[in-house]
Amino acid sequence: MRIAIVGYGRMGRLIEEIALDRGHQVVSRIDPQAPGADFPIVNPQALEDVEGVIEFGLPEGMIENAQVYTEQNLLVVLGTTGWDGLKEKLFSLYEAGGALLYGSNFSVGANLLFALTKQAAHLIENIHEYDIMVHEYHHRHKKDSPSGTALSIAQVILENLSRKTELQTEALTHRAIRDEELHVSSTRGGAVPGTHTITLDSEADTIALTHTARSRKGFALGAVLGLEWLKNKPGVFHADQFFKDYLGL
Ligand SMILES: NC(=O)C1=CN([C@@H]2O[C@H](COP(=O)(O)OP(=O)(O)OC[C@H]3O[C@@H](n4cnc5c(N)ncnc54)[C@H](OP(=O)(O)O)[C@@H]3O)[C@@H](O)[C@H]2O)C=CC1
Ligand SMILES: O=C(O)C1=N[C@H](C(=O)O)C[C@H](O)C1
Repeated sequence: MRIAIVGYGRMGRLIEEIALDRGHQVVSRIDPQAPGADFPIVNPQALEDVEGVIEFGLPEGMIENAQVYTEQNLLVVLGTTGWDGLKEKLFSLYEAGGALLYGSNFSVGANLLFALTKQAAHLIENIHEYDIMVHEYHHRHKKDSPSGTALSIAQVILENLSRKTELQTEALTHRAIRDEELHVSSTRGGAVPGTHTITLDSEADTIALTHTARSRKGFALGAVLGLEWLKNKPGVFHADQFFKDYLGL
C-alpha cells in the first residue's frame, strides 16, 4: 500500500521501518519540524497518490488532518492519545468518506491485557474484599496523562464491575478514596516505553496484572497490521474490532 506517515516522531519513524519490511511504500512523511519529514502539514499535495495514512501525533491539528483524509477517501490508522473530547467531531467527518481505525494501544499484549482486565473485573464482582486500581509508567517525553491505555483499562473496569462507577485520576492529597472511585495514577520519567498494572488487592493478598512494553515495536507493528485490515472496510472502527479478528478474542 502507498502510505503517508503523519507525525514523524518516535512512533512515526518506527512505523516507517515496519511498513517497509512488510512491503509497503512510504510515499510521504508529514510533520511540522521533524528531521526527514517531506511536508510540514497535511494537505492534498502531501497526500498525492496516498492510499493509507498512519497518524501518531498530537490531538492539536487532528481534526483539520481528518478533513483532508475524508475528502480523499483514505484509510486511516490513528494511534494518537488524549483526544477524548474530539470524538464526536472526528467520527462525524468519516460519514463523508474514508475509513478510520483508532485505538489507544496497538500492541497484541496490551489487547490481551484488556481481555484479562475484563475477566478480572467479572471475577471480583461478588468478592467484595478485593479492591481494584490502575497504575501506569511512561517515559519523560509523554505529553498526556493518564495514558490512553490506562483510560481504556479504566473503561473496561467501569463497564464490568458494578461497584466502580467513577474514574479518579487526581492525586488524593486531602481525603480518602471512596469505594465507588476507580483510582488511575501515572508516573513519568526515564525512557519507559509503557507499563500498565491492574492491581486487585485484599487484606489477604495482592494480584497484579502487568503489561510491560519492552520497546515500541509492538505498537508500530499493530498499527501497520491494522491498516492492512482496514482495506475495503468503510466507516469508523475501534482497535478492539481489529484485534477480535486478528487474535480471535
Ligand atoms: N496507540 C498506540 O499504540 C500508541 C500511541 N502512542 C501515541 O502516539 C502519539 C505520538 O507518540 P510519539 O511518537 O512517542 O510522540 P513524538 O512526540 O515522538 O512524535 C509525535 C510527532 O508528531 C508531530 N505532530 C504533532 N501534531 C501533528 C500534526 N497535526 N500533523 C503532523 N505531525 C504532528 C510532532 O511534532 P511537534 O513535536 O513539532 O509537535 C512530533 O514530531 C502520542 O499521542 C502517544 O500517546 C504512542 C505509542 C503507541
Ligand atoms: O506515549 C506513549 O509512548 C504511549 N502511548 C500510548 C498510551 O497513551 O497509552 C500507548 C503506549 O503506552 C505508549
